[in-house]
Amino acid sequence: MADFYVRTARTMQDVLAHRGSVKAMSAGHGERKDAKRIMALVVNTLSYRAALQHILKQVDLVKKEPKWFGSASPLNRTQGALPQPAPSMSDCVMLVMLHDLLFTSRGIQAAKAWPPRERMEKYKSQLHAELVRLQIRQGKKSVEELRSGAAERRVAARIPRWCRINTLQVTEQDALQQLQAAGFTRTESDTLEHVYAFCPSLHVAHVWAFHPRATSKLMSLPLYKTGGLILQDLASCFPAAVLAPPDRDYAQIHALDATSAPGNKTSHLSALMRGQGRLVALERAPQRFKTLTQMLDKAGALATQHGNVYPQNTDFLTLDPQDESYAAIRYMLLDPSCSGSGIVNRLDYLTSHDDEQDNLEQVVPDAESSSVAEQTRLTSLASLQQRMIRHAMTFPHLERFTYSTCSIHPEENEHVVMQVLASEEAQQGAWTLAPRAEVLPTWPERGQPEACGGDESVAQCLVRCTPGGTSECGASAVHRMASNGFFVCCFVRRTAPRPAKRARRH
Ligand SMILES: C[S@@+](CC[C@H](N)C(=O)[O-])C[C@H]1O[C@@H](n2cnc3c(N)ncnc32)[C@H](O)[C@@H]1O
Repeated sequence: MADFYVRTARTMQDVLAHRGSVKAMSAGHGERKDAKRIMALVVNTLSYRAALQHILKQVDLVKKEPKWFGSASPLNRTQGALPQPAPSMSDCVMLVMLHDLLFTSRGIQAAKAWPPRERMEKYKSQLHAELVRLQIRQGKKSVEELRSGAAERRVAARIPRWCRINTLQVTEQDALQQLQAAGFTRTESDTLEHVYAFCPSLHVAHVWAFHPRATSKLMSLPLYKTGGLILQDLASCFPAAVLAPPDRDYAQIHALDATSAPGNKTSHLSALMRGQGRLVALERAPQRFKTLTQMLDKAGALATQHGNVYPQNTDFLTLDPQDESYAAIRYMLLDPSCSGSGIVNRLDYLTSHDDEQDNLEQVVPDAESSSVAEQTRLTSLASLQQRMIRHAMTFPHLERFTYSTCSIHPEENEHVVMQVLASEEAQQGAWTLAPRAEVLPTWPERGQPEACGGDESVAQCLVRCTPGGTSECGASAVHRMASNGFFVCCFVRRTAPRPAKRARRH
């Protein structure tokens, strides 16, 4: 059992060092049967992290027990070089043990003689006293209220369980019949009165809002298991819907998803292209590429199935836009890595088995990150995001591309757009923003004018989603419009593009 705490601590350390999601890191450090337990303890520890760290600081175990909890602890011997400010192994072991000591009835589940357990339990009453002191000071009715994210959970409760009918696999009519046969009822009313009620989105075709508590019921349906129903947040359906209007002939269109895994936007775009033309889906991370191909396979989106998708484990920034394999690309989805700050109730997402959980690459609660570290991270993400957009702008036959993030920060959204519009690539390629009329015109929430240098006309071209919806959504229809936080815009050329040369198939 001591080994369990060490593996859990290592998983948490990897997550805090942004090496991967909780799910992926738990699988990496535990046997299949253990991975779930590791994941649960990491998630719970992270959600109490601010309180646990405060308590450890007050009792100062590092100073009192330097042999096991100080920097020279044997627990730290096996750790490799970690990007700062990742905590040490001994810090992580303390956190996961303290979680079990203070927040579970069973306490620490390791052999009594294991020195770290013995050393920590020696201070049990002091640690408890600090917990109670913190609870009183923060005016909480119970220690459980020290869990971070209570406000987030309230916002999450407003967001429906959005699903997209995957028209590569099933018609909307068939999906409707299967859902009705399973007891679901379609409503046009403004509220989802019961757990089996659902209604269509007001803004994107084939996307339906289900009751937030319907997820497990939906996931037990053959319609879901065979890829006919995809769990996908409403806002995440915006980019493909904006990029590929349904009235086009896609047979001759070459498209690229530059940053694809886990692939929901890719399969959505493939469906909107009716499986015609050619859609190359890039993903640079090998593990995520594996997930991408599995998801595309389940959705029937691969070119070898009903779709048109050719996945490639390639870094978008290494593509040569002049290479004739890519020169014919006319449409592009660009949904690069971002802070994920718009994703609501992230810890709940981590423990659920949901199609979207892999959407999150960096899923560390921000309880302890200093504003300086956060700002540094945003600056570096924004610089990468700009680089990706400027690279996209150099593809010679590209006509339009969407840029999207699941971030609420202007640094990754409006600011990035303003910077790239002023870039050399934008000038040379005559890139501008598609007008509101082409970018979900009826969606009420637009870009923030103050983040666009006060330019209201630019802000109108941009779409934003506030996590859980805003009052602009209309109080009565909030359940039909609320989503995670999101940002999307579409770049188009000011002048007509040159006709595409015939490209070699690859
Ligand atoms: C936000 S996620 C994309 C989510 C995806 N569009 C979806 O809806 O399912 C960003 C993905 O882009 C990948 N990525 C980041 N930079 C990349 C690059 N230069 N080339 C290819 N993939 C990249 C990341 O590994 C990650 O899987």
